[in-house]
Amino acid sequence: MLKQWWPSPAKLNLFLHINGRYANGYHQLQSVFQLLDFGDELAFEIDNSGKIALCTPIEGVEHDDNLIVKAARLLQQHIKVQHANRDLSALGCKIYLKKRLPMGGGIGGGSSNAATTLVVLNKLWHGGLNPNELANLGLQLGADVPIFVMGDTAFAEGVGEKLQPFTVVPATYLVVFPDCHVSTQAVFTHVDLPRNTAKISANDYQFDNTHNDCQELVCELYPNVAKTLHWLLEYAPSRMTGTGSCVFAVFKDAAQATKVQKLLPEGSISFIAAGLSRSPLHQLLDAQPD
Ligand SMILES: C[C@](O)(CO)[C@H](O)COP(=O)(O)OP(=O)(O)OC[C@H]1O[C@@H](n2ccc(N)nc2=O)[C@H](O)[C@@H]1O
Ligand SMILES: Nc1ncnc2c1ncn2[C@@H]1O[C@H](COP(=O)(O)OP(=O)(O)OP(=O)(O)O)[C@@H](O)[C@H]1O
Repeated sequence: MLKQWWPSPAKLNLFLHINGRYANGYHQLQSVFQLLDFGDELAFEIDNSGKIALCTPIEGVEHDDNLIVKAARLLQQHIKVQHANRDLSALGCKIYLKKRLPMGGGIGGGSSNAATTLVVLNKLWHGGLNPNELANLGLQLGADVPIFVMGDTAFAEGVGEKLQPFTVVPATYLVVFPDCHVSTQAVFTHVDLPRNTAKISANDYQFDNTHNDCQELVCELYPNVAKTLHWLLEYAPSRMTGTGSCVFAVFKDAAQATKVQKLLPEGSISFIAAGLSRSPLHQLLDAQPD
């Protein structure tokens, strides 16, 4: 039988303000998470083995460290506890991944993979968790997981888990990967990271009156990020996403984005994506009710 492939989209942080730091070291931030129509895909074959197996390993990531496997195990455990009266010892699954998103690029690939795993396995295993419960479970895996579980482009606060659906002017993005992997943890623990940007109200958001507090530091640490950003700024409003390394340029339509993509230096890694208000995963789920 043909596999059902489920989308695992990328996100951009259209801006990222750091407003402070919590006692546990995590940062209090404000951001707009823009979901994109480009990403990885995952397929799931449930079985009664009780085992979770990712059949398409990612080079450099141990099987048990993969966020997909971690998400499946976390949900498996949670369902077992919630449904103690059902014999769920045999909940198992084989998982397949088509990886397209560069890792360590600030576009949320790992978090999105974890979220798609939680959402789809909850459906296939008849876990019965509601979106808020799934998002809370996902938060244990990473601050970026809840946005992908909820599935709406959103204005985010807290560590990134307090979300309100947010309307952004439709745009097409040219996203360039400067061929370096930035460690989110290294950026957030850096002594030079600014952490005192004043809070804004969601209603006041505009691309031009916001910024990314990580950008200057990452540009200093990774000259390739700075080079890519300066190149893109010649053509369109551009910014780094998350803690990097990807940089995006904002265009009105795909034709303009394609024109600039063609001018990129040879060997550049890039993709063009439209901003979506609803995740492609959730659009597919909405079209396929139980
Ligand atoms: C910067 C963003 O990419 C914006 O979308 C995210 O907030 C990062 O989300 P993520 O990669 O899912 O983050 P996690 O895996 O939870 O955390 C990675 C590391 O980033 C730091 N971290 C993350 C989120 C946050 N609000 N404050 C932090 O200080 C923590 O030191 C942690 O060790
Ligand atoms: N399924 C997965 N896909 C990608 N990375 C994974 C996965 N599972 C674990 N990882 C680990 O997570 C690290 C960060 O990868 P990811 O692609 O999520 O980065 P990112 O886009 O910078 O994330 P974020 O924007 O959430 O900070 C990788 O370097 C890898 O070691």
